[in-house]
Amino acid sequence: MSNKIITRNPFSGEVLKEYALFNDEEIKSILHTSDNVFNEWKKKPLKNRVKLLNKLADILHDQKVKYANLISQEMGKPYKESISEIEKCISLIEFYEKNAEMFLADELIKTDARESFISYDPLGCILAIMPWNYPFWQVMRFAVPTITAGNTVLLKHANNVTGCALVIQDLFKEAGYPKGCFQNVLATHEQVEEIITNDLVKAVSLTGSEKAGRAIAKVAGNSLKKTVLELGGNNACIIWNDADLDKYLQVIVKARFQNAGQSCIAAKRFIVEDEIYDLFLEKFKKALKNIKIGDPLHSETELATLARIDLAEGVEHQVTESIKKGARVVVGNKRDKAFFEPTILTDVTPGMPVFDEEVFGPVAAIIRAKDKEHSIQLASESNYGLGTMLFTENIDKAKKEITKIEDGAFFINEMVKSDPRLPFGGTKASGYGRELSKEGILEFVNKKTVYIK
Ligand SMILES: O=CCCCC(=O)O
Repeated sequence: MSNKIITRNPFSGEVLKEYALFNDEEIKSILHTSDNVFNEWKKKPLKNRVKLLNKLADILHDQKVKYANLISQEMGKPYKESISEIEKCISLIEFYEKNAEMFLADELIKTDARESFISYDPLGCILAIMPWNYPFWQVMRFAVPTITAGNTVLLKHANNVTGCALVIQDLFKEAGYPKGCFQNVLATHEQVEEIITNDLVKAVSLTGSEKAGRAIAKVAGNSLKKTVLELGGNNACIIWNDADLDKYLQVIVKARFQNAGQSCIAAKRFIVEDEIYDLFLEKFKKALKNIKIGDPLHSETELATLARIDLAEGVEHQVTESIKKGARVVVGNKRDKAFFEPTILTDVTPGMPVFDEEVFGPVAAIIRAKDKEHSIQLASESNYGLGTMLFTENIDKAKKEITKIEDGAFFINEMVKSDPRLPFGGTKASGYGRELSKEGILEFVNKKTVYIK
């Protein structure tokens, strides 16, 4: 096993940088630092911890272009989207700057005691294992509320975005956080397992695949440590006959093709009611032709490359296997190294990989539904439970479907998207726990009952 990480620009194939993995001694020292810093950090008045958020947002704002370039170089996201990712991090920080004190204040509960309340105490050092697809956003949405609540953070980021990981660590330091409040670990899988079981680590947050979720939950569960798991998704995008396609088509296209389709909450299965099927397909095909494909570093590019060649090969395999089972290619389906052409597949049915599995790339699977009831039934036919979106002008009817959808989110006339103000997370194989909003900041605290007779 190599003891170094090599990052590569997936568009050009050029090597960007080499990093040495940490040895066991270095990791031990990082864990102790995290614990020592926690013991001081937790004593700081909440107001002081919140004050640092302002500086964090300022630096992100000032360095936006530099950070966006780094994202685009390391994982191939179109530059415009990388800029939006940094801006979203700023809005997250501003949200917690405004609300953290309210969320973490003691919560009085009237009982027969003289005084009874819930006190939200930090837990200690929390390990985050994060993916490459939104290399700043995924980290910040975990780290900002978790550190503000008084914890310290260790980050095991995806290897291909190690540059982003290091820059985020510097960002916290520069904003005035105590050195060691946020630390990276460049570690192997075996070392990560040891970190999880180490007594100094109190809980784990993972955003990643279902497979990784099962593995991490097993190790953490064995040590009786809490996990928050934000795993894959296979979101349905239901189009009813009365959908306003002129108004929402661009949103529907973005729901699948932003970030080259590499998003857990992307629309993956388009379940279209019979009567509107042909019209939808025609408009969808046309819209796809207008997507500007190119170098991720060009400001006009809307779709570039996938983050690694093996990922594009995986998508190609899922598509090929689905075609063998009867799916039909309407547009696309060509791969060149890490690039995979935006693709539309029709005649998709349950039992094909593009229906049953998460496809992490620019592939839209189109499924015909007999009627509304059938569309909801097909949407629910998934092991995943991250989100469903429904496009219709009949809001009253759509609202009747809310309780039938078992997912963590149900969006009507909008793509499933995260928002700092709203909880984010899944059900079933999409994981458990919530990020963002008040729910997110209360995931890694001890909700202590205080009772004074
Ligand atoms: O893979 C998950 C992507 C989440 C993106 C978001 O929060 O908007």
